[in-house]
Amino acid sequence: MSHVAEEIAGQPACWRRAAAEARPVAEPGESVAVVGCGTSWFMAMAFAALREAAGHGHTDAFAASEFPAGRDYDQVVAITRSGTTTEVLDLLATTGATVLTANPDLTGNTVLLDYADEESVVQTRFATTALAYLRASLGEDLTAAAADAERALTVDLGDLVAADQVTFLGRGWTVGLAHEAALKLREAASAWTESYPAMEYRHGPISVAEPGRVTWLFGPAPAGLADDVAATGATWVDSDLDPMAHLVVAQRLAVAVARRRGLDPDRPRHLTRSVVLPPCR
Ligand SMILES: O=P(O)(O)OC[C@H]1O[C@](O)(CO)[C@@H](O)[C@@H]1O
Repeated sequence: MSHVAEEIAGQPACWRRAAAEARPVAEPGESVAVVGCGTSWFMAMAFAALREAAGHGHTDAFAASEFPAGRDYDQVVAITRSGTTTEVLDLLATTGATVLTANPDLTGNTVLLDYADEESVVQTRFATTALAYLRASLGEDLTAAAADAERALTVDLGDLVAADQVTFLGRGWTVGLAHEAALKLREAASAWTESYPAMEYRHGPISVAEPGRVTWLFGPAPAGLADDVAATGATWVDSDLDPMAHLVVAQRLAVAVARRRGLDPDRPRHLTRSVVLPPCR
């Protein structure tokens, strides 16, 4: 079994532990910026939308490289599995961020999720465990989500493995999950994927829908969208699983597509486990 497949299977246990250990990362009413790169940025997007929807206060997500200089927040929260990504470290040098990381050597205000660390370049378990921690930090009970993740490990992927192309959609916090699912298929399987807020789908992305392609929604469906997709001949995928568990299915699809294409999901093209950049001149 590949490292990434093992890590995918380890998610339910890690989510349960994260939920049991979670503490607030900010007080209700405080303004919060959540930052990360790649996968970690998409988890930041999901948490920002969840925190605002839960009424905990103004919460923005940024790719760490795009944090607006001079913008003041009561709290900055960074997500970084490696704790070595240059853009995140640059930001940590200028903000007193709380950092969710698997790196025990990172100093400062850290939430150490080393039990979710991974051998893989492609992130699965660490990312969702960080999000599980943050969801639980808002007071959410993740018992059902973890049970759904167990179910997600056994869902039959069927013909999805042979799809030509997948477009992932989400609404609110699941937009981040849609971007992450698309990234998994790109990273692990070098596959063409796209991702959008669901209501944007009719504003252009539907143009590529056709038989043999898939439109995959995380969370509740906007009225009529499944019918619009069906009319194109594309396959519609949604689920009653917790959306984070539905992401587990997409992770499994990425591994299965990689294998089908003769690729090793543990050796993604052109990627490194963490991006460490030379200093800017
Ligand atoms: O969470 P970290 O360690 O800062 O790293 C983010 C990196 O992880 C990855 O998932 C590695 O493929 C990329 O999205 C990104 O370069």
